[in-house]
Amino acid sequence: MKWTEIIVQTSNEAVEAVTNILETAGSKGVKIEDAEDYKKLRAGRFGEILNLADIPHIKSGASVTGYYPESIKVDDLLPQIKHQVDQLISFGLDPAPANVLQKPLEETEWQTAWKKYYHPVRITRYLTVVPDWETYKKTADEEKILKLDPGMAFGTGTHPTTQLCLQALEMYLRGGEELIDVGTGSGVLSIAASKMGAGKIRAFDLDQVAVDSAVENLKLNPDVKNIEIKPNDLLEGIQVQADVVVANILAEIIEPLVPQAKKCLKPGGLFITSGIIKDKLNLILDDLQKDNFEIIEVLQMKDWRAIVAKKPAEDQ
Ligand SMILES: C[S@@+](CC[C@H](N)C(=O)[O-])C[C@H]1O[C@@H](n2cnc3c(N)ncnc32)[C@H](O)[C@@H]1O
Repeated sequence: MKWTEIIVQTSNEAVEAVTNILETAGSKGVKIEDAEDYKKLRAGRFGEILNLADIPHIKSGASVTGYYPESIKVDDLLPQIKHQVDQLISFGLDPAPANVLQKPLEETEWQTAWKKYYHPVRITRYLTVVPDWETYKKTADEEKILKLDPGMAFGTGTHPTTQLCLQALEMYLRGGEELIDVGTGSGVLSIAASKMGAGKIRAFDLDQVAVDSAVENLKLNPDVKNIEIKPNDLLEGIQVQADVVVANILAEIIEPLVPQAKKCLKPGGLFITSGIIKDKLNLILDDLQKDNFEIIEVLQMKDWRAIVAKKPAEDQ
């Protein structure tokens, strides 16, 4: 498959917002290069001297690159992205120089380039995500190992939005719960929930690439036998009720999901939702409260927020 890069040349202060614009436009991944990060390198965390001239790098401002599959018409997206980037000025962010460029990319390069940066990560006290191509020795008996090769699907386990969901699952699962994972991507949340003792798990994703990746990741974790993975648009047409619904999707997609999640939760069930950039937190809190959810807590990591909300025990 052919992929296209959309590159936005911008300022340091606009990096998060531009990333959000590219992701909302359907990017399957984002690369950020920020001149400020290279300046920090010069200091050397352990006092070592780094010669910046040896490292190819951006000298000023920042550049954010989004990756789009051929199913997305990049030519139609460019004017919209350019407009949104220019508009950042009205939110008090200077996006200059605000150049928006496009470039073709061979999939093979994209498929493997990130692998060298992906290593085992101890996400919580009990959970470590290990790339399939790495060997890893447990450091504690209670540590659970989740083997993963996300391929082209989102979900290495390391993104703040995923980590927040994993932390919430570890805090709230007690064992035996029926769980629904909306937007499963690589399947990371479902597999982790199973290892934490959840009962029957149903995982859905709109993207067939994600469904295939999640199925492959199940095979890497043969101890996990209670997950059913299917393509589905959010919870459209899903008639079952679960104890927990977990969804790590952008705020714009969580909005229509809130009433569906309520329908698919048992009375007293938990809705764990992440993927919310901090500026959108109040929007989702309002939606949840309008649907009579009780807000249990808000978790945060960097600019991202996750919400744990409860369907009242008296609601059917
Ligand atoms: C941010 S990724 C989360 C992946 C994984 N659950 C994690 O936490 O790392 C969001 C996923 O939601 C899926 N998605 C987006 N819109 C969807 C929809 N309307 N219905 C189902 N899945 C959707 C995307 O394909 C993607 O795999």
